[in-house]
Amino acid sequence: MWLYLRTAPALRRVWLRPTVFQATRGRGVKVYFSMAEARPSYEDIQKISDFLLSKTKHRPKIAVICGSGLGGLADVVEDQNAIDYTEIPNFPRSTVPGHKGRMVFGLLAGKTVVCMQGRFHPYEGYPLWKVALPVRVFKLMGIETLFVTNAAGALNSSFNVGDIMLMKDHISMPGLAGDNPLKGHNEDRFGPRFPAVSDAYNSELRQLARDIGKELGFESFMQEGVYVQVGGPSYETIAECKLLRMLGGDCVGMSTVPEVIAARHCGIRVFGMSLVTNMVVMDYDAKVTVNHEEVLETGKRRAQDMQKLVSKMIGQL
Ligand SMILES: O=P(O)(O)O[C@@H]1C[C@H](O)[C@@H](CO)O1
Ligand SMILES: Nc1nc2[nH]cnc2c(=O)[nH]1
Repeated sequence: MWLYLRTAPALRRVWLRPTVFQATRGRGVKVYFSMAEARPSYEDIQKISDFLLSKTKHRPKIAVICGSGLGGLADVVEDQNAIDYTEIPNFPRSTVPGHKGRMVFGLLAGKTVVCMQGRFHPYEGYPLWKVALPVRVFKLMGIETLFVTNAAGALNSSFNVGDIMLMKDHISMPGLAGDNPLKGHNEDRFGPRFPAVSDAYNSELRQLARDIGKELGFESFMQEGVYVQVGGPSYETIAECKLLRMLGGDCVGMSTVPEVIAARHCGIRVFGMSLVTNMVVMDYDAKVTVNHEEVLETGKRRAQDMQKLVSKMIGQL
């Protein structure tokens, strides 16, 4: 059921969800409603895109979303215009250490790009559609190719800390449990109700990454595999890690997939890459546990190599 609320300055459409049906003796049925946050319309997203373009002369066709500790790439963008997320109307805020919370426009390897120095995660309390909102903003800004990076734990025991995994596929645990950034009303101007994601990670871009990785001498630490998205913010139990490995996951993290699904829905091609910041704990006798400081530290150590790989790829697009 839709409820229309007059709020300054606009008429807001709020989706009311019937949550509890309770039969009351002799007096019919009582229905209770809870309110879900209104999603921005196509026009609202257009306004965010117009706002951003009004702040820069750059007109990028390539966007990069930087993962935890991997935002250094945005710092090397030349002739840059940086816009803090707090300045962007109706845009979420970054709350995680290692995510600066800026949209950086400029030149990387001679190509015009926009970099998100900081992304949004479901565990920050954002619904998946909001986590993926920047991708729709990108679409309306004219973005055709999206690079996504993340920090992840290795489930595959043949991987090492510091390895770079090219994403060839994903398993979305929230998706399998019924949550998806495309859940709810479908906006046909972005894409179809039932988009395919079996080809989510562009094979030509992956080949380009392999070729450039070889040129740069990165072969010994470049892997290819399947990223599993979990909800977080707690890291996995040992039993969960064993399960995710059995399901076919090579790395596990708490992000990226919502952005990828939204990008594929609206026809943006995607290249994804995970930096292995830690091995997950699979052994009950292990004395180590995963922590975010270790994640950021590994990010720092391998950041330069990831930056080189992404810049060279962008230079060749
Ligand atoms: O934004 P990403 O996926 O790179 O961040 C990872 C997942 C969690 O946000 C955090 C855990 O350490 O790092
Ligand atoms: N879920 C999850 N996210 C991570 N991000 C970096 N390392 C990890 C990890 O081990 N598990």
